[in-house]
Amino acid sequence: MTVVRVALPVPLRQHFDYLIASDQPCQIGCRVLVPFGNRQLVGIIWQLAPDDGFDASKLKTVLQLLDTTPVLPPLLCQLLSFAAEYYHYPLGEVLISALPALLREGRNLTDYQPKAYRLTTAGLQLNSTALKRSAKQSALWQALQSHQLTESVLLQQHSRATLKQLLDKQLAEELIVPPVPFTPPLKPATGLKLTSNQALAVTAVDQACGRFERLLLEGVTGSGKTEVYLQSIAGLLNQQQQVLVIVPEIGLTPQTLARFQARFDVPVLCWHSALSDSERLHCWLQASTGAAAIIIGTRSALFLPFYRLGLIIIDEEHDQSLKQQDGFRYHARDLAIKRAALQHCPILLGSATPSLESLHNALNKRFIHLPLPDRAAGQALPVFELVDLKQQVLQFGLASQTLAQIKKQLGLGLQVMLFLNRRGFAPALSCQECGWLTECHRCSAFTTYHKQSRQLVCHHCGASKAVPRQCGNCGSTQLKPLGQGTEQLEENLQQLFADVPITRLDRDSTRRKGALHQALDDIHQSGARLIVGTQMLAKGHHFPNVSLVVIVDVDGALYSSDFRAPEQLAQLLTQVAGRAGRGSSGGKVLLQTHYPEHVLLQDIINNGYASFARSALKEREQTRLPPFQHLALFRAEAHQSELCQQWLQQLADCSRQISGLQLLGPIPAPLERRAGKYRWQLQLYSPARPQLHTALDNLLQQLHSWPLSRKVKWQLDVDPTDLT
Ligand SMILES: Nc1ncnc2c1ncn2[C@@H]1O[C@H](COP(=O)(O)OP(=O)(O)OP(=O)(O)O)[C@@H](O)[C@H]1O
Ligand SMILES: [Zn+2]
Repeated sequence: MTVVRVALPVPLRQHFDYLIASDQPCQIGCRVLVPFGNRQLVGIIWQLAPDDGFDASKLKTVLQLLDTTPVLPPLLCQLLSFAAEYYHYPLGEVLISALPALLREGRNLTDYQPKAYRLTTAGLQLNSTALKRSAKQSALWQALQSHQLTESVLLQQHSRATLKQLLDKQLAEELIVPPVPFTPPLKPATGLKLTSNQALAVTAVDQACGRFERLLLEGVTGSGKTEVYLQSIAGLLNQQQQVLVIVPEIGLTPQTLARFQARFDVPVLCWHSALSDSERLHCWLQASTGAAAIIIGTRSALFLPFYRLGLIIIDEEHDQSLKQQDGFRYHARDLAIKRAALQHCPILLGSATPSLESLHNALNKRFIHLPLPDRAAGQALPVFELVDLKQQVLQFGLASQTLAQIKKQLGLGLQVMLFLNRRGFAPALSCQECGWLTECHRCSAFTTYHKQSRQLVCHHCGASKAVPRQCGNCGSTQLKPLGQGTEQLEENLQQLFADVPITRLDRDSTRRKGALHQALDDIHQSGARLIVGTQMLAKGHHFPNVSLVVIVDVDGALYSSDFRAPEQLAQLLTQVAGRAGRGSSGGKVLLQTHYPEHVLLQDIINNGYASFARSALKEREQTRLPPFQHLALFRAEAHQSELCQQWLQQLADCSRQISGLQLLGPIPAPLERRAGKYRWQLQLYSPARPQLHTALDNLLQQLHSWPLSRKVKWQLDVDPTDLT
């Protein structure tokens, strides 16, 4: 017997030792099934024959070694162990979360590997009349005479039942098909003639191939960033190198997939949460064997075990969805940069509205900066126009000049997009007699009225209930929607423009499988003339017939306490606006607001995002906010507010003992109560990363022994992007 040290998916910051027979072919990164308490868990072998700290007589024995080759190859083990340290999250949970569900459950990998079938010696020697009573078996036997058939080819002509009969009679046998990396495209891909800035960018990526380099493509909306991605990839595919493209939304994978598939004659695969478990495992296998040339996926694609990864592209690198917001709270962009470093390959970050972090790195030359200041086909950038809502009579939240402009564009046969970042019918129902508002009883928030489903839904905790008939305070039946969401805007537009087809694009309207695809089709085929939607509309879509974008209401977002709010609003406005005028017809953006003089709005419309971002960086420098200091956030949640405060206060007292830390808090979170629990936070700032990490290690060690730590639910978020 020998000892292996195993990382297990449990919330403990330690590993566990087990015995295993000495002749078992264990390697680091292989899965094992082990007894743990009264359960059985799948874990990852993390160390072979450790020579410290165990008492062999007390150890339990591994129940099963699940792999003979590591499911987590050494490079991924390195990446994940870095991630566990950086985000201060238990290694076992990090390792297991990087695997597809079927592997996490302990399934046998070989069951999912592609199979082929051939005749056994008995099958080859069989007399041709032996199977004459079964025409189907005879046909399959004939088909296997000359050569083996892969499972997929075989099942095109023959049934699984027939195959099983030949296998049962031992006339045929199964073998696992040895993996073959994809073959380089036979015909060269023809791309567009690049603009000079695009050509410079492609050359820079080409030159970076084969070594670690970080490049930021700062290209205005419609500047042809995707064309740069496509042309940067061509050379790598010829060298049989794989490419990973990370996109922020599942919604963007189909269109990106289509563009890549149309360009290259190689296997391009998708990776996202809407795939079934076996589809995900298939993609994982294709990445690991080198059979997939390009994988387009959402953030967790970062953990796929590529066979020969040559380039990572992060599209919309500023997007908030790249950060995981629960459990293991990693940032896919930052970990992808680490992966590229381990992999010795370049990473290309692209955005029209780069994050201040990436822009800072580009301006101080840590990243290669590749600007694309103009739209690719020479179209002008959309022109912003502020619509002052003060002292205006609004019709359904729209000013008369807004309505006139919508009519004009529709008259010209063009499409109009209306952006409102609030789904549902109305943000609340209100009593006309006493002013009572529908509130979530578990959160400090109102409940959104959804008219179609006749429900009041809390968008924070997900709780929903039927719409009440009466006011909860005075009993009046006069309940009216307060404010407007996308569902209502759609209904109102239908009244105003009776014959004009409308498509709504938000999380509610696209929940049904295939609905998003249908909506995008409607827009692209120009079936839909008015498009209503939330921020889903803002991301990466190319709708050439949209000539006018109306931003219905931004006022709620203008005054927020979160220091990232201005950056996020500027990104959102620029991205939404960027959907206008991408075809030949020019574009305009109407921004409705009660605060037309607001500094942020003025800056965005007069100077654009690039200028806004540079001055926002200066402000962050003066106020010593990220990226000029590093931030870690402790959150505490409990049914009693005082427990959170006390626990964070204890943490703050310990933090004060550590030099070089600046504290903000404990303070109640902006959303003070969610799902019945009070929420508090403590922000820790430090000018140097190593110092911050040492401090966090120190604090984590101490807090585990505090009795209060068991009474609150706490989390640590390193480089938080969401302070709500
Ligand atoms: N060199 C070029 N010459 C002509 N047209 C081009 C060129 N490069 C790109 N285009 C076209 O410009 C349009 C916009 O390109 P693309 O969608 O790649 O922009 P983008 O920068 O990714 O935009 P966004 O950030 O807004 O999503 C596309 O129709 C694309 O085919
Ligand atoms: Zn709630």
